[in-house]
Amino acid sequence: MNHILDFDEALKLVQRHAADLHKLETETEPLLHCLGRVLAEPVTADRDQPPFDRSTRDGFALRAADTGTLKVIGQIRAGERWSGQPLEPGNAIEIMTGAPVPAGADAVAMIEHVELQGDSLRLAEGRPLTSGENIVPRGSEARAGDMVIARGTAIAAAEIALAASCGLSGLFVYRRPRVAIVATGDELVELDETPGDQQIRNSNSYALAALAAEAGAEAVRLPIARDRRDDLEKIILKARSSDLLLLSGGVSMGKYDLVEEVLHTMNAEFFFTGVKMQPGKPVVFGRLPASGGFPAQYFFGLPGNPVSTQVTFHCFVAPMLRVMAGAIASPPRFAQATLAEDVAGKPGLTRVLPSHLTYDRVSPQVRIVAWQGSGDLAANARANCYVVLPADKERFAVGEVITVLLR
Ligand SMILES: Nc1nc2c(c(=O)[nH]1)N[C@H]1C(S)=C(S)[C@@H](COP(=O)(O)OP(=O)(O)OC[C@H]3O[C@@H](n4cnc5c(N)ncnc54)[C@H](O)[C@@H]3O)O[C@H]1N2
Ligand code: MOO
Repeated sequence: MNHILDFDEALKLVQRHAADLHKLETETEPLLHCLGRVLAEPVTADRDQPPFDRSTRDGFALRAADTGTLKVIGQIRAGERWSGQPLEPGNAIEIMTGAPVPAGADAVAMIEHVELQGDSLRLAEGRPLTSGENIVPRGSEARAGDMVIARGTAIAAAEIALAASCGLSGLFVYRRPRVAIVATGDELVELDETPGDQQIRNSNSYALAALAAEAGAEAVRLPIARDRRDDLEKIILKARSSDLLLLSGGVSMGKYDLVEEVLHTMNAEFFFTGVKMQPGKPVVFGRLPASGGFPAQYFFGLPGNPVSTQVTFHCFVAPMLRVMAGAIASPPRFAQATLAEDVAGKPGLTRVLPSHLTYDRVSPQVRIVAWQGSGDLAANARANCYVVLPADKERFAVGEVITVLLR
């Protein structure tokens, strides 16, 4: 039962399993409650967008071929429509941004580019207009009936805006996957308890609940499982009604690291029992078989060290959860930045280190945050991303372009 994968193999394997998942049930939610949810039915345009040839400037609708002096014969504001005859050569109509361009006109001259005296309009010389200038043609953004948002799209502000423009006050979304969270360890106490000197607060359940929410899931925090086979099994059974099981701790080499053993006695299948990465090496991924009326259930045994817990969540659990939530393939988000200092790699292990990215427009720089290892929650909170150092090199030099995992 020892199956250790390379970092990239493990990423791919999780995504392959995610691709085979059945979609969850759907529900309708009010538009603004859909932020972070995943669309279960495509959104289509209810009418042409724009619904008319739209002026993009305040100015004068006219014929692009006209030159010299034109006569202004009227005005159209946004929300109005020209009710007169189609525009004749030599004439112009004052028009506001967002108003429908009248028939006969094929360009809009910006107000700054003309001289107006009474109803006489002089076009600036040396500034010829082209047909279509400052006009967005009807239906050029979308035709009535066109799909504008695909099923499986995670809904953010851009999608809310587009759905609103199609007149939708609610959307069909997938239900959120339920994620059971089980922290394991005899040293752990809950937040409302006063820890003894040697005890540790159960922060991982909160970290995982927050990360699950960010990934579009609903967290069910179960009681701490103590480092005993019977207690672990009892709490794992309580988690069976959830869509995914997350355990933290108890996956390493210690005498009381019983998670794998207990899952094994429950006939679990293991897809990997470790990944060549640091932190996060002992991470476990598998599936419990259907039993007791419950369908098969995927699980992750995440290392208990709090930074390892979070790093492995970002790499493996979040992509799985986003797909469970209905999203099309949703791998971790990697980007590139320039290393601001030398960094040591660990040949044979992909390092995923808490780091700070400047998000500078021209040259984003990234620096590893000083830390005391994978228990250092304070360092992790000073970070805003993780640098990903490939497993094949001992040293990475300042100025090198390096991959970062966004969070
Ligand atoms: N001989 C070896 N020892 C260790 C190895 C190894 O390969 N050989 N691997 C190390 C690595 S890497 C990690 S990571 C840890 C992972 O161990 P476990 O997953 O078994 O986690 P625990 O031993 O239960 O706890 C580790 C650490 O994290 C703290 N912890 C655990 N749960 C929570 C929680 N819910 N909230 C906050 N903090 C938690 C726990 O107190 C420990 O300090 O093993 C290494 N050892
Ligand atoms: O996952 Mo462990 O953090 O490498 O200590």
